[in-house]
Amino acid sequence: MAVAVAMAAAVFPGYAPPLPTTTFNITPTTHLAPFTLRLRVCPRRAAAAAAAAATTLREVCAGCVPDHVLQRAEEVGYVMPTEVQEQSLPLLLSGQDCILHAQTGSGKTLAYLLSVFSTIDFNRSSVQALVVVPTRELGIQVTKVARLLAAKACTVMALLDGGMLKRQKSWVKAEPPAVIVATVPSLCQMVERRAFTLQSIRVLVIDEVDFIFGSSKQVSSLRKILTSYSAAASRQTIFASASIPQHNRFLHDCIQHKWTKSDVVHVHVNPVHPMPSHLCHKYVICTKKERLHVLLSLLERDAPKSAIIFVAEQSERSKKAGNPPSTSVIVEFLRNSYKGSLDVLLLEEDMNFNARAASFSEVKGRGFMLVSTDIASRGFDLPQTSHIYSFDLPKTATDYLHRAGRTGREPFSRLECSVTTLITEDEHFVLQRFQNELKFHCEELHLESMFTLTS
Ligand SMILES: Nc1ncnc2c1ncn2[C@@H]1O[C@H](COP(=O)(O)OP(=O)(O)OP(=O)(O)O)[C@@H](O)[C@H]1O
Repeated sequence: MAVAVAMAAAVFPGYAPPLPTTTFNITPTTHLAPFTLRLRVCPRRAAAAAAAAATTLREVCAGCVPDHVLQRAEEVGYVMPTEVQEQSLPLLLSGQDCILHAQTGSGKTLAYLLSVFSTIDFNRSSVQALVVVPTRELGIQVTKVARLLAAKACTVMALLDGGMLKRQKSWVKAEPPAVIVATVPSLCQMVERRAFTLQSIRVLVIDEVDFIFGSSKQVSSLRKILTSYSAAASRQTIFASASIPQHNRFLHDCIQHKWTKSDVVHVHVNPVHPMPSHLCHKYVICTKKERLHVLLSLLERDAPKSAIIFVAEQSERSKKAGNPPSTSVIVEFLRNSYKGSLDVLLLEEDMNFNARAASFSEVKGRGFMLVSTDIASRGFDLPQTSHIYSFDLPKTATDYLHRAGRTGREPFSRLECSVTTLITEDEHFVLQRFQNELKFHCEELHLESMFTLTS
């Protein structure tokens, strides 16, 4: 080939070999039909892109993130950057306000925490960074990663619902932590009690931003955090989520309401496929009465390594009628009927914080089968979860995406993980709507051929 190219160049001055062709199959987000695009790629650029793709996390963060933090990251196993880290870190580390919008399990937490550690002054004793999360459980998780990275170089405090705020108030005054990870109500309580101010924070992260903005209980407090307690002009603001519905509108609102500076950037990774591609989606059509037995048959057939079973929250009407919540019914049924080795655990909003903490710490390490409401659908990172079951159809496509995203959470693994939804005949069209919106394929499992129902 090289000889042929040299001969052609000798005979025809200016001759250059044809560029290699790369083919992209494109599925437009509009009503257009899918089409194929062939591009000629310059070999030198392709080589440069390949080299860039092989860049380590240390190289991406060089000169910005302190060496001791990078060393800790490597020790924990963060050596190569994930796609969202590769795309966002150059912007984040330059101090740019960002909206991180990338699939579940893509590594947004490490991206924003590295930005936090590149910004704070490790020698200063003051609150410099704030990470706001929607639930206590996500707060515990983020605090753990932040403490792993910080080692003993700075203090990371968790201000979470159900925590000991009185004791923490004295602590924060005596020895202000550099980083605070907080839920909205606990944070506002502390600021209103004048335990500390947020005027001097340098970086503010709002994780699961669409969820907090969508929560009627939290939204007004979140607005105060963004505009009254501190000002966008004097801090870096980072929003993160795997789902930001109407993101152009959100970007506009960020600027209009001064939640961010006007040059905020939307880092949207994988916009065409909002869900990880290595998830295998299935559904079973059955009646409400059959569901418990279908679930049991699925568990016996799949033999998951660990699983989360999502259940809808109990309605007020059902509570008033004195019915037990479905979560408790399922837990009791599985404890009596499931013969496998996994521990059956329960997690729901109405549990007291001690019971929630006990369930949450039990899922770490051992094989588990966690029966939970959507409280576990946001941010929960339990990489050993191989199977997700939705005992009730999620309310929205966004809820489907976050439930499904509790599995397939090892960024460099292509291991297929499974998501199974139990639906009634009437709910089929809703699941089809989710498939269209989120662009995934769901395969039907036929009851008759697969299970011998006991009732
Ligand atoms: N560079 C990396 N190398 C190896 N593992 C990584 C890397 N970055 C993150 N991870 C791991 O990937 C998993 C998912 O990361 P993370 O929890 O940050 O996802 P996320 O994008 O916040 O997802 P979600 O939107 O569901 O909250 C975690 O177990 C984390 O430890």
